[in-house]
Amino acid sequence: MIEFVNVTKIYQRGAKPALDHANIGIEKGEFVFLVGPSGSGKSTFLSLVLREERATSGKVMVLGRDVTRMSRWKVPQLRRQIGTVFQDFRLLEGKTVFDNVALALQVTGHSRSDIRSMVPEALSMVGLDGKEKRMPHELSGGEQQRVAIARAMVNRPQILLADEPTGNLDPTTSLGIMSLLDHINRTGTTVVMATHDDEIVDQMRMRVIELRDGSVIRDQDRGVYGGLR
Ligand SMILES: Nc1ncnc2c1ncn2[C@@H]1O[C@H](COP(=O)(O)OP(=O)(O)OP(=O)(O)O)[C@@H](O)[C@H]1O
Repeated sequence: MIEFVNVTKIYQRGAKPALDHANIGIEKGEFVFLVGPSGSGKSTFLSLVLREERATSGKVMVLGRDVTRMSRWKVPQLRRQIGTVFQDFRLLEGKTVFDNVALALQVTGHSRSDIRSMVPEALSMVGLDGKEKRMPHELSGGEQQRVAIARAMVNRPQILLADEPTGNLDPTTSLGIMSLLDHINRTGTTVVMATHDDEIVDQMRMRVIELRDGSVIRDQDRGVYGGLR
């Protein structure tokens, strides 16, 4: 599903690599935590999967294609198959919950009748039935993140990338978001989540890939945040 073969990313000539000959393979249906100190390369990994950045060397395979060689016009097609969720939710403040989710379907060319049925389905999946007409500022942080997850999932992507999705949430709310991501994973979506949230990682016991200075220093099944204990 995602395979990094000897991937190096150097942003500026002379700078030390953000990823340094990284080899990482993620199979369909896996749930993976990416951990490591600030600056270790987690966001860079996610940017390379999305082809927001291009690898300096090595091969980045996503859904069977080498995205380092992909022509620019094919990139939107790639991104349609990948949902993304961020720490800061990134909702459109002037639009209702319904419209925030609907927008993701409009850009992929869905009909109005599809949108009328698919948006409530996605909102129901994240536990937000009946909140269609709310504005983002009328929702709690946890609810806003649920809207962002509904938006990411409404096109039924094969991969969900989450960059610190619980970073702005309290521990209880974070757990709710995690059980939602776990549910999404169990229904077949491959989930990759970059996080600093040690409690969550320790609780979930999923695969943990640890980066340091752009290198993979640990890859552990049913792992914990801080390495072997
Ligand atoms: N757009 C960019 N231009 C130049 N350097 C960058 C850019 N993005 C990241 N870097 C550098 O690449 C390295 C890895 O950064 P990256 O954001 O991938 O780390 P991270 O593990 O996601 O950190 P954090 O946990 O703080 O989000 C850092 O040294 C960072 O300064």
